[in-house]
Amino acid sequence: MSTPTIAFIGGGNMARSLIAGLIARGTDPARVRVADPSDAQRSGLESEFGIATFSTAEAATEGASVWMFAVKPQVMKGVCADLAGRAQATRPLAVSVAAGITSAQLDGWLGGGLPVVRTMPNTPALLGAGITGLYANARVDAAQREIADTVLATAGETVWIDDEAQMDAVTAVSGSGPAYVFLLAEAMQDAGTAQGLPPETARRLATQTLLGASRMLAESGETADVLRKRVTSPNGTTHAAIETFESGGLRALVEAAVAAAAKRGGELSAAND
Ligand SMILES: NC(=O)C1=CN([C@@H]2O[C@H](COP(=O)(O)OP(=O)(O)OC[C@H]3O[C@@H](n4cnc5c(N)ncnc54)[C@H](O)[C@@H]3O)[C@@H](O)[C@H]2O)C=CC1
Ligand SMILES: O=C(O)[C@@H]1CCC=N1
Repeated sequence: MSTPTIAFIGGGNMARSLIAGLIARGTDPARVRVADPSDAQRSGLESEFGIATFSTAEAATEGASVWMFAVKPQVMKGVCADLAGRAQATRPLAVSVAAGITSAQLDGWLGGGLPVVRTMPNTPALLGAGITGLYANARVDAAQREIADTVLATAGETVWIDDEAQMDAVTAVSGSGPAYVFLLAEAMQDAGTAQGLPPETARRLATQTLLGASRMLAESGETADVLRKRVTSPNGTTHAAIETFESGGLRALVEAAVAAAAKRGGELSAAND
């Protein structure tokens, strides 16, 4: 792909992850521009990546054919209002990472008729180990789809979704998902400490166990239930723990948590319209 100039609107955590991936994979820093009102964010990005930063989205988007919206859902509408004139004049590819903001909302706020890719990355993007769900509206052509895929692929894997209604489910599983794993890590550490382990030992045991188990999930070619059953000796220790999880309703609790996250995605869309 010949690199287009990409303007990030918002230079926070998610933008930083994507910019780090782009620069690490050889994107010319001169092709990346960032808008952020925060002096601290701008100077950090400039010194870390050698990219140009601006205090306004109008300045950052000048000459950019790809606009990456990486601000909070609550500020998307206001940011777009400032950019609608240029959007209509220059017809950029608009890409958003904002949870709950639909492609039709973003397109409408920018004046309409634009190619829009709505995406949902996750924070392992910082390590290039993320996964991003992407949805393209009907105006996105094959070359633009490839551009969006290439940008998000710097953060890890990509998966395209045909039905935009499923983006809230993507958000609920993988966008928010790292937090569920971190919660499990906290609970395992605390439980190990409660069993008498020194806290640092409990932390190391839980962390490496999650890492090793995740690698087995990704690399063994086996399903999660097969791997789980291999650990579970008849009437052994794992059996005792799994029985406790199952009878305590873990599966129903995870289903309810994911449903709550997906519902919140829909609410963000309505609340910020
Ligand atoms: N943190 C996460 O795990 C994920 C976040 N997202 C989405 O990414 C988006 C950004 O989230 P984070 O990076 O976590 O937030 P953040 O708070 O770290 O970054 C947002 C940045 O936007 C800047 N900003 C505020 N108003 C602005 C304006 N008018 N113009 C330009 N920049 C402005 C802020 O100064 C801040 O640096 C959100 O929409 C969120 O839904 C998506 C996937 C995962
Ligand atoms: O919690 C949130 O709303 C954002 C979207 C997915 C992860 N963080």
